[in-house]
Amino acid sequence: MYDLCISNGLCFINNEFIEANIGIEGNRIAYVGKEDVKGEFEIDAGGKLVMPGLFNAHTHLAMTLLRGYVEDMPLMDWLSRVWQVEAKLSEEDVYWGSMLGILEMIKSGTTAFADMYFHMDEVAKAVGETGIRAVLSYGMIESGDDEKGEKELKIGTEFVKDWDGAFNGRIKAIFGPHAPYTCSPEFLLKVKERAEELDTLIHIHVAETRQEFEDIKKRYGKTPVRLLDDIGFLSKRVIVAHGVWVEDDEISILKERGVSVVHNPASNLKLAAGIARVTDMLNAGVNVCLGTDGAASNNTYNLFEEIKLASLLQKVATGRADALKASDVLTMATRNGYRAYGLNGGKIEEGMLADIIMLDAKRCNYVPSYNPLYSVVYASYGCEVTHVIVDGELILEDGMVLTMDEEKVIDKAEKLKDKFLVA
Ligand SMILES: CSC[C@H]1O[C@@H](n2cnc3c(O)ncnc32)[C@H](O)[C@@H]1O
Ligand SMILES: [Zn+2]
Repeated sequence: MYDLCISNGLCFINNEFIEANIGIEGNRIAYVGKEDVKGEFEIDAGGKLVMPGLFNAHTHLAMTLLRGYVEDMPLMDWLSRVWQVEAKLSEEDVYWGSMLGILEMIKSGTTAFADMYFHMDEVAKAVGETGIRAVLSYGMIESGDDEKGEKELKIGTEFVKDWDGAFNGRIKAIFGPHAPYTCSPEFLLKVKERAEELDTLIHIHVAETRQEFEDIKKRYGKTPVRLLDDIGFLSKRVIVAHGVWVEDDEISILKERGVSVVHNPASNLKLAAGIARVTDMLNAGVNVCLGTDGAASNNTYNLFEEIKLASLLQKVATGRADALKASDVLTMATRNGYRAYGLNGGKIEEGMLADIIMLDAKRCNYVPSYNPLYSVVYASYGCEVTHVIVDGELILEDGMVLTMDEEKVIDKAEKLKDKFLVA
């Protein structure tokens, strides 16, 4: 008798959807196979697709409140406007903005996300209440100012100490220095040292735009990835968001050092940052995962949109229709995200974390289905998701979030907008 079982579904196992039953014990998958399973709680997945939950590997969750606030600008102009308004965000704003982001993610099949922001205690609180899994970091900006750097590192360190492992391990707390253009090499080395002491990871924006690539070259005489490698910053502890502007030998460096890269296709297109060399990085053996970036540059947290975009972009960038195939992009959105952040999940397999989603196979946009894999990758809106299980707990049932008051969250977030409207 399992704690929870899922029967009669078409399960995504070894890159195909096949009939199988799943037994869950505690927060782990305990059985996958053809035998009948019995559970304290049973879900009949007849007519449903069952797959690992999606991992959104780069977010700034509370930026839901700034969705649509600054539009149609390149990164640096966009950031300077965003930073003005972020200075007004209170702890309460970040809490409700995060709740809204989590609501959107759960409903569109995301079981885990990696966030970098501020007022992170509020994000952690929201994660605890809603049942989702998260890798959280306080976003540190030091700007070459030693005193500021000390303060930022203290906040970042306290955050890691306070929250790492919280809620049965659903929260992993790591470091989040913002970028090589907002943090000096000296500061980044202090962060690296601290991450080693606490045996944790580092999430950082790198090589997002051509302007960053050129500016760093001008400032340090080398490109962003080379700079970080030359100072000894890169290792398997590092997760790079974007990595759009990387040269051939830099891809080899990322592979050799064991760095993971988060591809954020919609944000990169919207801010006109460019198209990341995903095919080249995957071919070189780099662990590439998928993210949305913040809701102010995307403008949603629907990872299914990124899945399709990522695949289509590689086809056009390489001129090959077989580039970034359906099964490969789905692995990026699931297993690779969990792997990047050192979590044993993202696969329907015994021993893996029980982070599982179910989709309605009978939605009009999935019919007819010659192979559900192609429906999921190329025909999803995100609203096909009916059930979400995180850490062995059901948090979305028949499209209803069980852990949140949906109406209240939407109402609160809509009201908070007034604060940011300029008179
Ligand atoms: C210091 S907390 C994180 C910080 O990052 C900002 N941000 C959001 N999107 C991007 C992006 O695409 N590149 C760089 N920085 C970004 C966010 O507004 C926060 O200030
Ligand atoms: Zn970002």
